[in-house]
Amino acid sequence: MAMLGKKRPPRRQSGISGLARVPHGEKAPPESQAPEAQSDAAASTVTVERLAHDGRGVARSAAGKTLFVTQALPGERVEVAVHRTRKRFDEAHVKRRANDSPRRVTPPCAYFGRCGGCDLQHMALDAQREHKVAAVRELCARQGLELPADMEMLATRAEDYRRRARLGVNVDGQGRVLVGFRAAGSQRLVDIDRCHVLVPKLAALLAPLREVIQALEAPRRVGHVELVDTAGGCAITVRQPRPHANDAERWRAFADRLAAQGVALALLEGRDAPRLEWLGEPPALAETLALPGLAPLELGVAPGDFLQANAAVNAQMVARVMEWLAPSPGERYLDLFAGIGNFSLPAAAAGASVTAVEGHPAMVERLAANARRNGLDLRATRADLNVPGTAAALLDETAADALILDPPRAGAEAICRTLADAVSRPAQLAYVSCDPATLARDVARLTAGGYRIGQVAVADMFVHTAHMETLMLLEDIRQPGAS
Ligand SMILES: C[S@@+](CC[C@H](N)C(=O)[O-])C[C@H]1O[C@@H](n2cnc3c(N)ncnc32)[C@H](O)[C@@H]1O
Repeated sequence: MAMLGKKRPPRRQSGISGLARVPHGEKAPPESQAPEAQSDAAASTVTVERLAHDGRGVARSAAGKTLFVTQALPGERVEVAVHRTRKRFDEAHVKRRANDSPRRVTPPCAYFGRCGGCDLQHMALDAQREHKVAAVRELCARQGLELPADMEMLATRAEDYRRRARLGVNVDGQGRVLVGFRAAGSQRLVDIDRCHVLVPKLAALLAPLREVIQALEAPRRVGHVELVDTAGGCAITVRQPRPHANDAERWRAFADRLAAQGVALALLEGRDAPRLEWLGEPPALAETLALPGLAPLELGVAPGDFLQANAAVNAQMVARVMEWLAPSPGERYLDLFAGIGNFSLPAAAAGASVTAVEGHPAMVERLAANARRNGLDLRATRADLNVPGTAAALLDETAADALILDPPRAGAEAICRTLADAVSRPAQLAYVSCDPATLARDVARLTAGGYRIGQVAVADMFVHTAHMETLMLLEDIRQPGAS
């Protein structure tokens, strides 16, 4: 019998939305009191039946209540302790495991189980990927959507892939500085000096960062730290709402040390309108996007800009969207939630006439600069796409033949409602989503409004976590020429 750690794991929230039996968007009922005093399942033995969308095992207590069990796999018989009770389900962790699933592996990272950065490292890689495809399929099925039997998985390496990260910084009761990610579902910071998924250049910065913050006169003034590594350069941004004058020299000395390793350092200071100051030469942060049939594109990026976390999987994802849509000269494209031009630039490079819409003013400027940098002519415009009527006006104004939609986790419900009801609308739509539950909701609306699902792929952008990207091609069956 495998004995596991006695410590109760931190409480977790559903990372990926859509717990097995909680409809997406519904708030779970409030937690009851002390874990020890709760539930029939406070210490019981159960068999894990399946995985929830967030990767936790799902079992049933003796009284028939659903249990979500952290780090438990289907087929495993586990003694569990409940650490959170809800009205319709309990959340539990494993005290003892009677047997191991054949899909269980030794987690590659020593911090697994404590650090909230990764939650699937106990699953074999193929099992993680099968689970992601199954989660997309199941969430779509709940909305009445049937997906193709074979769904492509876009994936590359399983380690050293993450090129950006936001690290928390904390000082504990003994004055020790902690630098790392939050524990799952908790504000507690887990101090790390290695990371299995960060690109090596960023992982190597963890220990020196902690050292320099530990040496500050006012380490508590450091809010968080952002790391980004691109083909053009690597940078650390330190958020300090209220900097301490006596620490300025220490940061400068650290910036000099980093410069020798090709890493730039910036301080982001001030409360309401934070000011970014590079301590030394500003880096030439830029990613290169190499896609089949196109000359490599260079996209400048700045700290704080949205940048897809995994460069290799992003290239596959953009390539697949371009292959599906096949932009060509004379076609009009609308790219909504365009960021710094990840999809707009390739579509423009293929000859399409592109209108790119993004809400963040600095990113709109960067997108326009990126178009100029690559000798491309496109229209970059700022709009808040959550404002009712905005999408309808853009659709009218551009008369787009194709639409690219890549919203944040909340999805694009209002935009899809507009598309479903529109008389004149794009014949093709590529929806790229980081939340399969909101994707399923939105696509159900589109299919009810006369679009059909043409292609689906899942991208393992965040290996070892329950997160994923899903790509769908939708085609308007009302348009002439649609079969
Ligand atoms: C998932 S990112 C995708 C960015 C880009 N398509 C890419 O692949 O890099 C979503 C983008 O939507 C932007 N965004 C979020 N909410 C928005 C809103 N209400 N209106 C317009 N843009 C918004 C964010 O700034 C971000 O750049």
